Amino acid sequence: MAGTGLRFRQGAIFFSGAHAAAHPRTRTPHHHCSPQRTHDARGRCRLTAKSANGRPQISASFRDVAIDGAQSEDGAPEQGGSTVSITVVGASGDLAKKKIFPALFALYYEDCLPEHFTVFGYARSKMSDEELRNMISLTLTCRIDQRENCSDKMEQFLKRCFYQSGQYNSEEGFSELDRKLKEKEAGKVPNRLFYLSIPPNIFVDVVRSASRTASSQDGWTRFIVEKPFGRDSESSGELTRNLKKYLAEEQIFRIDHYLGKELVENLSVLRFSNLVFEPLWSRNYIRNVQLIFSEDFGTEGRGGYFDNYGIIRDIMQNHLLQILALFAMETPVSLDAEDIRNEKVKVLRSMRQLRLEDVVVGQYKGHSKGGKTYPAYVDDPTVPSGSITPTFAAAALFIDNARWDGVPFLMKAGKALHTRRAEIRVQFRRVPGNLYGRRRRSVGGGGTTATRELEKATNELVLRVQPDEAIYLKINSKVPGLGMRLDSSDLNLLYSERYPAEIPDAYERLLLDAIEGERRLFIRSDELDAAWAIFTPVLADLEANKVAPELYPYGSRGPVGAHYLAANHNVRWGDIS
Ligand SMILES: NC(=O)C1=CN([C@@H]2O[C@H](COP(=O)(O)OP(=O)(O)OC[C@H]3O[C@@H](n4cnc5c(N)ncnc54)[C@H](OP(=O)(O)O)[C@@H]3O)[C@@H](O)[C@H]2O)C=CC1
Ligand SMILES: O=C1O[C@H](COP(=O)(O)O)[C@@H](O)[C@H](O)[C@H]1O
Repeated sequence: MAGTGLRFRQGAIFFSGAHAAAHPRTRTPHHHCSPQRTHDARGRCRLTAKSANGRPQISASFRDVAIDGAQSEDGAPEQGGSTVSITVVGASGDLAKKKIFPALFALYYEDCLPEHFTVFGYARSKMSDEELRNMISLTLTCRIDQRENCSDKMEQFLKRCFYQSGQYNSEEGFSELDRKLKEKEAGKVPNRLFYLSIPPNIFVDVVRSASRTASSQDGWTRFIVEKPFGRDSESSGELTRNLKKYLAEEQIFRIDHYLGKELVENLSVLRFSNLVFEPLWSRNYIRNVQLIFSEDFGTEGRGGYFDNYGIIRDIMQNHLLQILALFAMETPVSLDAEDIRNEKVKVLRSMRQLRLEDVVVGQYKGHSKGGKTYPAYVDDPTVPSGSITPTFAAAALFIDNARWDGVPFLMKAGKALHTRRAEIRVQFRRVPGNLYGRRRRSVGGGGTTATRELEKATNELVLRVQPDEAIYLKINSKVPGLGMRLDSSDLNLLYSERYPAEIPDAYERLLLDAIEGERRLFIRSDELDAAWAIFTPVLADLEANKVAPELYPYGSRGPVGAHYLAANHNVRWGDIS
């Protein structure tokens, strides 16, 4: 679309919140327009402005946005219009290399980034722009499809990437970054996004220095903050208070990358746009809900971080709880971020604090199989010897509200298990007065045939978040033939068959949302407080009582304790059968 002469006049769509972000202590007024992205028939990114009630108002493609100025190949913009600079703080690190730069390139490749943008890396390591580009280029891929112009696109993208070395608590370092950013932004309204891809103990240092010396004066300034957001209610509250010394809540984008996953996005669509599901979505029809996360590798390389947190903080308190909140919330007033987040907070605040007796913890131990040896968690040189940090946990949670009273929400998360998987399983109640659960005369009149299997006349809905995204519903049907045998079969929506296009990585969606100012998939501070309130007491009890984790072999299905926990609540894990 570049060069068509189309002009984008509706700055409020692309830059919603712009005016507030320049002044940390001022609050953004309520926006009646918030952006919503769609793709047009040619697959280009499009923004659709929503009214407060969520109805689409205006739409414009990203390439239509801000084509009121040109940018030279090396990213130096000509006068007029606006520009976005994305600074990846901690650019030399694992997440930046593995996820953030590749996601930015994928967005560029798909024409989803604004016409005028610049990417900066910031870290302590000494690197030239060229060295940063070389480092990034190793992890860029033409993920979507192998178009002929992929290497050209990579080259063009890399020309827009620059590097500034500096300390994280150094105002000089960020002033120097500010100077370089201004060079690239010259004459345009500057909008700045900082991605804090650094260990949490330096979040506040960076926010203090960067907000003081490298905030945009006329456009917006936003900070994406990576997890962990504290270790418990107290430390999380302290982090929030410290961040808010320098930033308004509207500038803080707390990322939980599970919210950017396709299937998690689809959860609300499934519920709220299909008449067949929402009426069943309550204690009246649902027996239990299971949220399952497993990885078939250990903490390799991240043991130092992990040991201080453990699996409950690493996966349950954030990723699985966020999914639970989306699953269980009431219908929001609209699709606006605040309406959705209000409903999530309500359901989180209705949850019971988790109790020690409703938790099982485990830790993987070394294991040899097929001539291969797998290490124990404590074999990781960055893990203190004798550590009792859980690498596995199962928990039973409850929502004390009218919709979910008495329904167990079971969570299970573990590293070094037999498979990599994330899924939501919804087990429905048994069919009342089930005709097929009775003993019947067999065909031919030769006495009765046990048809106890038919007692299983129950349904299960599975949303497989990864791998092989799918939504399937287990239903009972008759095995064809003269007899009467039931079979449990799947009505299966397998994404790879139905939607051949590759699914974008979660970080792509979330980065684009942050650029657009769309907060729906980011975590608000009151949500965070409510999430920590559920887990903090049990985490304190586990630590105070030095609860020893049940050991399970690397590559196994985890500790048997998880089955006893489920059985205590009359549940069988759906991923086992
Ligand atoms: N890696 C992952 O898969 C995931 C990471 N996260 C979160 O993202 C953030 C970044 O993670 P990741 O990239 O793995 O982190 P890294 O440990 O790779 O750290 C990122 C960069 O920060 C600097 N750094 C590291 N340790 C310190 C320190 N003690 N003091 C000051 N600077 C330091 C280093 O840059 P330099 O020395 O050049 O300054 C390093 O390259 C973390 O908050 C993490 O919890 C979240 C989900 C997944
Ligand atoms: O946040 C985290 O997530 C990853 C798993 O993410 P996925 O998208 O690959 O499923 C996990 O490995 C890591 O421990 C945790 O910090």
